[in-house]
Amino acid sequence: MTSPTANSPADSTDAAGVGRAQIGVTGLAVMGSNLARNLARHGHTVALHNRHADKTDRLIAEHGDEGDFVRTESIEEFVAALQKPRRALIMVKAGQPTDQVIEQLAAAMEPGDIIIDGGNALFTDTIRREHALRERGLHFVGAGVSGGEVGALEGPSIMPGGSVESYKSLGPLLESIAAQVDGTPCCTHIGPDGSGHFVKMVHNGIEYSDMQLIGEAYDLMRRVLGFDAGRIAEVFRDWNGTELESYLVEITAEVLDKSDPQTGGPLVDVIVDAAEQKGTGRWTVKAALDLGVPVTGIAEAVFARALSGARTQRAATKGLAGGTLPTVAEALGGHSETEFIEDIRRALYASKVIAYAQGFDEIKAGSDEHGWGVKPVDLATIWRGGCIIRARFLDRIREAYTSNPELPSLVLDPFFRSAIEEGLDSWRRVVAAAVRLGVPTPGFSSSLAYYDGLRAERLPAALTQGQRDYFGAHTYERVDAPEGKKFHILWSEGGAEIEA
Ligand SMILES: NC(=O)C1=CN([C@@H]2O[C@H](COP(=O)(O)OP(=O)(O)OC[C@H]3O[C@@H](n4cnc5c(N)ncnc54)[C@H](OP(=O)(O)O)[C@@H]3O)[C@@H](O)[C@H]2O)C=CC1
Ligand SMILES: O=C(CO)[C@H](O)[C@H](O)COP(=O)(O)O
Repeated sequence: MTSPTANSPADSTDAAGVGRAQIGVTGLAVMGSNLARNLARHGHTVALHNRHADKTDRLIAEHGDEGDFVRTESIEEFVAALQKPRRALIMVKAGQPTDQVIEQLAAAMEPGDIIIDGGNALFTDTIRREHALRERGLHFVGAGVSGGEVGALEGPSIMPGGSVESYKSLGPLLESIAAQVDGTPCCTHIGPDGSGHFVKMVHNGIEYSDMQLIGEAYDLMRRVLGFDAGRIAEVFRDWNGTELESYLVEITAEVLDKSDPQTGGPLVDVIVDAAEQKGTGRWTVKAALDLGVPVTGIAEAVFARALSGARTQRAATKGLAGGTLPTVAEALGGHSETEFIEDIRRALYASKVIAYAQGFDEIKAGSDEHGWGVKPVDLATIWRGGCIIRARFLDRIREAYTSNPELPSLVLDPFFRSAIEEGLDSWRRVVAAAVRLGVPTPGFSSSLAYYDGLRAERLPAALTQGQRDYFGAHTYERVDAPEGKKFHILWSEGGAEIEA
């Protein structure tokens, strides 16, 4: 079963009994095995461990010749195989399995050693784990890893949190295997404790939003223009040559072009339309609610997946009335098919800017709340390659935060401001046509409403405040009084205003 290059447990230490692996990976499913191979391909000696040794043996049998691997079976053997300070990367299922593995490693490790969790952990779990392990003299690094199976092997984007000291030891290793853009690694120290996983969580929230928007663009071409999957693939391929150039747009064309091996028709037409989710998008929205940050596009994307997955309810409600719908020609208001496609492209771009703007807002709020000091420009830099949301316009986001690290919103940067202004009429036409034709576009619509909310001179929140004061004496501020000064109307006692 093992290849000639496979190492036996006896090879795990040198003649003096000291571990010889620079890093170890435990959890050798798709992500862990590919990260281990990536590390080995970059000249690092990698100790391998998996709860069930079959995955370890398979990796060594199939890829043992790619570098220097040290095969281990027990956690103790795995830890003993590592050079000091020991660096052990956990790539197992998030949640309880991660806690179990951390505990096993910590019990076998010594002060100064480093445990890295590269899974999609909830950032509050990472904060808890970091604190607990610090008390035991160990470093704990929650590192977001993005890029999926291929990225893990060929160069992911890596978002490590944890102490500065741990990054000094770990950074060069991680930077060596990360994607590189213009000679810059897509990996940098994000900040203390849970910051790396927080940032990865929001990355996934943006990913959800972007995927939802792309889905809406596809649906409009399918339902309004009657295009088949192959023709829509062509449109996405064209768009990938514009400012929309991105990994997700690129793979969309490939998915739409794929034929079903069973029927020969488009694969997308035989996939059940119920999107699943593992939790990072939901966490992004929950955290945003706690922080009071309106990530409306991300929230709509999470809820759109939930609606699609409500299969029993959808089966019962399918076919409900849609009202009196106009013809497509009427809904497009005299615009041609080509013009409508360009409108969708512009609406997609503008909505995508909003998705990133909301994500960066949440990261700023999380960083401020926890005192992490996360720099937006760092994220724009390391998300340019390797990760799922990599996109050409991240260079522009990088420039925006380089010129103004305190930018109140991405939409205020001159480049993005004019990009949105140029697309506004198209954006409104697309949302209006979708509403009139009964095609749901929660991503496009909510992003536009968010933008209109941001730019509004005055919002109906004034009325909300009046209502709150009426029923609950919750007070309000006046436009003509200093900020923070509160007032209340004696609603049931004559209606006079008092200072609260
Ligand atoms: N798949 C992806 O595209 C991405 C995944 N991630 C994250 O990376 C991590 C790994 O993902 P992936 O490679 O997909 O693998 P999975 O999330 O499917 O996890 C499988 C691995 O976890 C191990 N495991 C499960 N339970 C335990 C336990 N109680 N004790 C020890 N080991 C356990 C399994 O061991 P065994 O073989 O013995 O069952 C196996 O090695 C996850 O946290 C995931 O969220 C991050 C980015 C992208
Ligand atoms: O982290 C990832 C990519 O960045 C994973 O692929 C993640 O599982 C995607 O999320 P979901 O399964 O909820 O769609």
